[in-house]
Amino acid sequence: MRETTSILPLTLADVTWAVDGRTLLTVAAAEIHKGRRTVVLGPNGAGKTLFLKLCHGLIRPTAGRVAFSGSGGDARAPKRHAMVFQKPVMLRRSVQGNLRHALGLAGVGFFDRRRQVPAILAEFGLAELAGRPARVLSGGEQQRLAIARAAAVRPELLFLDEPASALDPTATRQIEELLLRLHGEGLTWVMTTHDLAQARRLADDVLFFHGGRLLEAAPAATFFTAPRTEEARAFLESRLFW
Ligand SMILES: Nc1ncnc2c1ncn2[C@@H]1O[C@H](COP(=O)(O)OP(=O)(O)OP(=O)(O)O)[C@@H](O)[C@H]1O
Repeated sequence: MRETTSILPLTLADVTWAVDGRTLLTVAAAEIHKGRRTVVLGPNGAGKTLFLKLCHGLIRPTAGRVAFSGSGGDARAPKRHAMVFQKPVMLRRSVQGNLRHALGLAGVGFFDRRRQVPAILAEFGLAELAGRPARVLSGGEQQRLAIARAAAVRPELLFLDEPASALDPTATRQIEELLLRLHGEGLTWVMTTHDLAQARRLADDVLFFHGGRLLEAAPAATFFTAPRTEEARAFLESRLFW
């Protein structure tokens, strides 16, 4: 059951993240809004994954503030957002075992788990794979399971790191349709991609990174038609590689 008080917007202000004195990420100001599909866009090495990790709390800012709104500011917040990694980590269990484990970690009891797992498998097109070891699934199937596992615990906000970067066009389309459906059901998500066409298909808002800096934060329509920076213009014209 979703809680009524939203953890959104998520606000970042004057954030930097540095390693050995070297600043690798700079975000002057950014907001993630409820109900918006936010696409974090930029070339390889731009800082997209670092941004997600900062938002999800996997790394702490060296300076500045990453803050969820309302009750999200308290210790319960981590349970209200989840992350799907670029290379999903599959437990050495069956597909349904992976799901059962995720639900168990979220505090779902034995009988509820037994009831929910088949429904979730069906919802994510995994029913026929239920008994198969998760580690032998194809890349697209593993991503679907990773998203199912994260979404099963009903987070308000889901971070996805390049969920389709290693997939063929059909599997990519399946993941995109899945994300659109989940958004339609009330899940707010933030995904990274370097795929411009995918960003155009999915984004309400764009956060554009280059060289470890957030250079633009704008509604997708504005970003794609009137980018403010030379780097964004170059990226949109495929002449910015890193
Ligand atoms: N723990 C770390 N220590 C040192 N450098 C790091 C660390 N994590 C990331 N970096 C560097 O920070 C930069 C940004 O990395 P990040 O993974 O965020 O890029 P990205 O935009 O997600 O790229 P890609 O599209 O290739 O996945 C890269 O140059 C990377 O090598």
